[in-house]
Amino acid sequence: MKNVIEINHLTKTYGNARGITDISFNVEEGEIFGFIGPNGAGKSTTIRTLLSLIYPTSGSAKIFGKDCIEFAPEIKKEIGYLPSEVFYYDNMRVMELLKYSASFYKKDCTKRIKELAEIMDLDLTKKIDDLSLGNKKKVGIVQGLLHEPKLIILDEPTSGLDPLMQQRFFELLEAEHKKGATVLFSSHILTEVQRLCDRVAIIKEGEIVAVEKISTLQENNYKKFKIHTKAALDDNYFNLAGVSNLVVNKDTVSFLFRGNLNSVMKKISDVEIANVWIDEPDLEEIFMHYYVKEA
Ligand SMILES: Nc1ncnc2c1ncn2[C@@H]1O[C@H](COP(=O)(O)OP(=O)(O)OP(=O)(O)O)[C@@H](O)[C@H]1O
Repeated sequence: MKNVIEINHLTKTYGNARGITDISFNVEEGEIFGFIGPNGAGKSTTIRTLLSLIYPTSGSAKIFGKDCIEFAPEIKKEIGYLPSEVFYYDNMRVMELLKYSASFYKKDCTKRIKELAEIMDLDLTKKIDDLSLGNKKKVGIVQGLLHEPKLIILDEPTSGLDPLMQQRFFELLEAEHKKGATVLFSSHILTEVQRLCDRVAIIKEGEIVAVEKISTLQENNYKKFKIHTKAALDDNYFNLAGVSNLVVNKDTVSFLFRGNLNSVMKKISDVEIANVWIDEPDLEEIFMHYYVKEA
């Protein structure tokens, strides 16, 4: 598989403040790739570096095999970008603004602008000034997709959209993906990542903590245990290798487990059990495990 994005040891500091530290991951051609992490983790910093809107302190990145800073103008013609916050000259009308954006590319995008506006239910004749936040976001979406880019980079694309529009937007992305586009998409909303993406990179405090297939995260790795014992247990009784999110409340213990199930089953069989539940965790619980700050 060809890599559309290759990020190599990218670091960005803002003065003394951390931005991102030694970030590396690849996005393959034709993937929908999720970039997930809590607020302030460094998603926007990574994306803005890829687009050469800011420069890295060290490390590098390639898009379509070319250095993203050296070849920025050339690369950008093939990228559709939706920033997390959109700002516009308020006096323009929507169509004027979109035509202006389209003039950057060497093709006529008028037909596509109209199609996209129809799908996203956007009135092209309105003044930007008169649009709600959600409608401004739609302008950003149309602006990002009007030139049918090979690579679509979206920073928190759904914030401000109502559920119906989020749904339309996801369908639109899936259609672009079917036509061959590669998508990198940042979010802190786990369910949308779960639904759309093939793989995810999880970022926490400026560092990548995992790059995994969604299917791997969901299927085989973790089991969720809840155990009700007849007598209260020592808090550390289930503190084994492979256990995370351990919560002990007198005679009730819950945790996530990844590893050889026999080791947990042996520990369980050594105490008097009142009840036991073993479930598949949802993605949120798996991600929470990555999110938890180290002491
Ligand atoms: N211009 C800046 N000057 C100083 N620090 C900054 C600047 N931009 C970002 N940071 C810091 O870099 C870190 C990463 O921020 P970034 O915006 O990339 O996170 P994010 O994952 O996109 O979060 P969010 O979802 O809140 O946008 C944060 O600690 C932030 O405070």
